[in-house]
Amino acid sequence: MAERLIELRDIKKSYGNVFAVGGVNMAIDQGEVVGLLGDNGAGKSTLIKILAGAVKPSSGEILVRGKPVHGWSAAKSRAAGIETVFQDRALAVQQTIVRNIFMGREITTAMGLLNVGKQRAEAERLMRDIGFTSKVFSPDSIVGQLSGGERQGVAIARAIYNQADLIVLDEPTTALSLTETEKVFRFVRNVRESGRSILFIGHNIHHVFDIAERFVVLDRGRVAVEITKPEVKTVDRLIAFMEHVAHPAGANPLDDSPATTGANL
Ligand SMILES: Nc1ncnc2c1ncn2[C@@H]1O[C@H](COP(=O)(O)OP(=O)(O)OP(=O)(O)O)[C@@H](O)[C@H]1O
Repeated sequence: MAERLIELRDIKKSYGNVFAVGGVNMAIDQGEVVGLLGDNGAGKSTLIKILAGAVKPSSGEILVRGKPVHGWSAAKSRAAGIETVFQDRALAVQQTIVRNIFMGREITTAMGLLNVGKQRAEAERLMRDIGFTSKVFSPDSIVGQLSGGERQGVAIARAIYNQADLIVLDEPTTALSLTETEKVFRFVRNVRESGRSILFIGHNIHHVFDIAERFVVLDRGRVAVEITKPEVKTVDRLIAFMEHVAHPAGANPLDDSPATTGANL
């Protein structure tokens, strides 16, 4: 059985009287792609900021490989192997791919000088491993000249260089064309093949359904359902469920699925 990488237990985050996250339990195993879905304001951003250690939960427990971690922080999140690619990707677009991958963690020689050759070779390897190759660009290409999907690839390569076991992708395909989305999907599949995990956040249910094997649907800060793709069966059933969450009326479309928690329904 795959190792349990990260587990959130009853995680809550309140801002004044508002619970952005109101008691979330979820886990991510090694080598799986989990889709995180939910309407605007469902709590997705808050949850991934908590995972990244950028926001402190008001209460709850975070376990890394089965062990509770106290005083969760950005440093502990990194040490746990969690790397988040936020929507702005934090790339320096005027700089080369190499500079972006190694920014702040450059490979140096014994003399403390930048090891340009080694960085270049390592960048090439990282790019090849995630399926990010082209005759048109090299590690020395300027990031600003890359397409949206390719920029996502640079951010993913950087996350892998930073020794990520779990890469959190915040809406990586928003505003991307079909071709660009396919590139991102290729990177995600290769990352998964390498045994790493992905938490894929998206508004486009079709994209999330295509790439993830398991889905966690948030609703008003709680998990409305946690379900595998074989249990959901079709994207239409997932969409129907999301509509049901937003406007509960009639039967829950996933009622015949064993994993339905119905927490909010
Ligand atoms: N810093 C904050 N101060 C006050 N309320 C906040 C803060 N951050 C989030 N919230 C509230 O918490 C709830 C969840 O917000 P969050 O941004 O996590 O949702 P989301 O699912 O990421 O939404 P979206 O898809 O629109 O980004 C919302 O009601 C939001 O207004």
